[in-house]
Amino acid sequence: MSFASLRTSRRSKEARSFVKDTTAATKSESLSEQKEGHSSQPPYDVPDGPRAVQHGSGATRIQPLQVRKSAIAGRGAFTEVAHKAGSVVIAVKPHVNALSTPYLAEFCTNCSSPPKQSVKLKRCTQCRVVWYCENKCQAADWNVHKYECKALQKWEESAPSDARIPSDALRCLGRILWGFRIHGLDSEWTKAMNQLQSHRTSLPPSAYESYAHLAHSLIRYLEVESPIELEPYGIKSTADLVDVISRFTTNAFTLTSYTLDPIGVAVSPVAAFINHSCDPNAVIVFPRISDAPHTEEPKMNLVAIKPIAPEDEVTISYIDVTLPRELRQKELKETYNFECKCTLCSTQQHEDPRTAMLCPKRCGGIRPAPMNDSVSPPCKKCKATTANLDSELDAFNVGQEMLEKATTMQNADPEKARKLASRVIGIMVDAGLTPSCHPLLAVTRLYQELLIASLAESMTQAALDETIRTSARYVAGLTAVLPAGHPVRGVALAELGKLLAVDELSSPSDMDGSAKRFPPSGSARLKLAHETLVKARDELLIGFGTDNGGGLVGREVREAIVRLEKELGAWTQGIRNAMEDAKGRT
Ligand SMILES: C[S@@+](CC[C@H](N)C(=O)[O-])C[C@H]1O[C@@H](n2cnc3c(N)ncnc32)[C@H](O)[C@@H]1O
Repeated sequence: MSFASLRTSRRSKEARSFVKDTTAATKSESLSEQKEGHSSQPPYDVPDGPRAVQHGSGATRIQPLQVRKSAIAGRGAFTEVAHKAGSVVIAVKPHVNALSTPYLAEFCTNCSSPPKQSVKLKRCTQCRVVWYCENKCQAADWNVHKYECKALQKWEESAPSDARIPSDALRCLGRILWGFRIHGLDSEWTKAMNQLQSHRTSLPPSAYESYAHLAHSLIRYLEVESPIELEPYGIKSTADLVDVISRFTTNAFTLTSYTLDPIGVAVSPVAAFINHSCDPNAVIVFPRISDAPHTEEPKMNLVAIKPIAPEDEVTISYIDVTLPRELRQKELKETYNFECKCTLCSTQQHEDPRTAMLCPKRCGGIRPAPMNDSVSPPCKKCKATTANLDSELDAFNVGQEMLEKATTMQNADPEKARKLASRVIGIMVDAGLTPSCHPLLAVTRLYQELLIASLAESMTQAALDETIRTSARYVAGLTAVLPAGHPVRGVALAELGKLLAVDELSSPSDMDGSAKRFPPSGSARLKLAHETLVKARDELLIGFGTDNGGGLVGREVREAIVRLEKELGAWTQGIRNAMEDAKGRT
């Protein structure tokens, strides 16, 4: 989501910032840095005994993760030392990464960064598919792209017009297999990839079709004509091929932009040992600290979002944990082949804000969502039960249906998707769903994205205010389901703060009783923007790493805070001057 085209600049006068930059002093001293693939020791061959993951030439200050048997499942990653919330546990460059097709022309294929201001990405003149931000990135990527380049050209010759470019999964798998050839089948790089978990022997029948499709496409992409041609890639049988695909699907991470937009896939054998929890103690982010050399990016950071004690297992979430238990379980089963037994999944559902509704009498209490057409739990405060069970159940069904419909049509017809989202939000709010309740939270997120995109094209005061209200509802929902410092919360707060800081189009009307309306106007709006951005920065410093200064998004927020403080100072001074003028006249 980009704010580049929103009018965030305001006239400002010189003033001192109250915000301390924590970045400069600490960054070089304490950021954990690892490079993968240059270790002199075999790192991954110990499923049973404790062993440190030692991956880096630059690992001097690293407190390595230990890989050992986990009580959660198989192997897991454990820290040897305590970590505070906001501490970067490890920072690694993935072995492979690939951009999703819509982002190929927007981000550099090597470092996954957007072009720096006023510099355009340069396209590979041979395949005309991948783009680079600078010659260094193109040179760094050439050892694998030289194979990929030919494969992409061949693929295009025979591909149907709507699939001229292979999917990100296929391009990532291609890069893994070329990596095996480049590094050698006995290399640390290849061994590390081959030690990742495969679900080949326990694949559910529902996965057969997608695996078969991926396997056929991969063989076509690699231009392989007989099984013997797969041997240089270490594939001697169909089972080996299924293993490669399963290792990829089980261990791939979403590659995200610095504001958490999903832009591709990445595989890191270090991060792949981290087990899942729906209530994790850490997150994976790509903070994109702007002064890091581009060839070091994309740098995957494992950041503690809660205190982690020595010997504790580090957990992350593989999925969107704002979803209710049933949907989380379904997704984990389908994609990762397991049933989650984390604390959140074992908690009683009626305590869960993801399924919470307001009291039917609006007494201020809440109640769990109806479970089916005969069970409707009472309000926890006044014990009232609903008289409109059918319409409440309809609101959930329509909400879910419309979420899927609006998601599908968001690119082809964003205006229609926006109207649909707005209508269904109204239905769910009227039925009493709380902002954190699914699917209201998910539709609110989509609606916010669509509104922001439309603001970039044409901005009216009404549209801006509607976007702010939607953003505030989204933040309220997230606050109920995610812990403080979760990067998704931090980014959502930053978006709200930036929206509040956009210049109002109509003149402020503080005098007309508008103090009660939301969003407020004039100086109250600026103060709220400031408060929100300060909160955002505190959360981003945790979610993207304190030593990273909250990542690029944290730094942008800090700059926005400085601008606002100047403006608030100017505003206060203006009022003071006006009062003194008035005093002078009397
Ligand atoms: C990325 S791997 C994690 C490392 C893995 N445990 C190993 O031994 O290599 C993902 C796989 O680990 C297992 N796993 C991860 N988290 C789990 C959990 N909370 N409950 C059960 N199995 C889990 C599942 O088999 C999943 O497909």
